Amino acid sequence: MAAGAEVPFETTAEHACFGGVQRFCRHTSAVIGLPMRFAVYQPPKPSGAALVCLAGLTCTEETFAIKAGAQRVAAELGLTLLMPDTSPRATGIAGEDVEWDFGSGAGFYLDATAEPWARHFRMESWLLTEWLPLLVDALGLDAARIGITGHSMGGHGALTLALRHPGRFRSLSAFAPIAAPSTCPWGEKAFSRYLGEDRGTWAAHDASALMRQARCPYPAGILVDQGLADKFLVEQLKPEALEAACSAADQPLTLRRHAGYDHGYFFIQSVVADHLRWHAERLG
Ligand SMILES: N[C@@H](CCC(=O)N[C@@H](CSC=O)C(=O)NCC(=O)O)C(=O)O
Repeated sequence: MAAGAEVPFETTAEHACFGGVQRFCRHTSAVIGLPMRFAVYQPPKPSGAALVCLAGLTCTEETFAIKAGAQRVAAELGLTLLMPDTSPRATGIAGEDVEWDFGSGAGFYLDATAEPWARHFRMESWLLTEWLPLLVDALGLDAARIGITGHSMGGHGALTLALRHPGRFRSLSAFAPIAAPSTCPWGEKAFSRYLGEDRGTWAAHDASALMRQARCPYPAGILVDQGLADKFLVEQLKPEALEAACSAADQPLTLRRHAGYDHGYFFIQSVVADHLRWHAERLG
């Protein structure tokens, strides 16, 4: 960002980091109808390529920025990191803060269609039609060189946004994603309330179902890492469903299973460099 340049968002904190700058920001979102927060890491020599990093349940825009340990390698690669909050906040909707796996911190990266969530819980439209264009413009990024990744609910977001918007993201990876949300408790709770009880509408937000309808959408491959000591693996994450769907879609998938690793950010720290290099190779 040029010194003194007008930007359509406010920086609330900034920190020098590996020769670049880690910012925490907010803007007033017309799509959400409320202020939205996000974090940006700008490397010392930006290549113009950027990676959207989506965090999971209970997380904020700070979580990936503070815990993933991604900045050192992002600085080396010239990769800008874009890290949004995981939901609207303080919407005034009754019950938004009651459950850790629904409502605040659990936006599921989709546009709710069911009331009372439909007005503000519009994460997909916010990310794609407002936030990303705003940052591409303000930071001078190359819109054709943007990748997406995410963890758990954020892995679901990365996979579904990439599959729902062909051509929007040039590279794709995920850490322990919720791979088949239509058939796991987290997804069933979120989809039944955000989208309604008609399960026919859910497949459009389910990575494995979307992949089964696709034909090799990422010829350069998709990278997924999964810890085998992850307490959510069997009931919530179901990587085998994505694996089967990729096989049916002739989609190259590098699914790495890691003995001993759990669901947390020590796991992400252990593999994050591989993801950044994966994206940088494909983003140029
Ligand atoms: N409170 C929960 C655990 C919540 C949790 O593990 N959240 C994960 C994402 S889970 C899927 O989206 C996370 O990333 N947490 C942040 C962190 O710093 O680890 C429980 O009681 O089990």
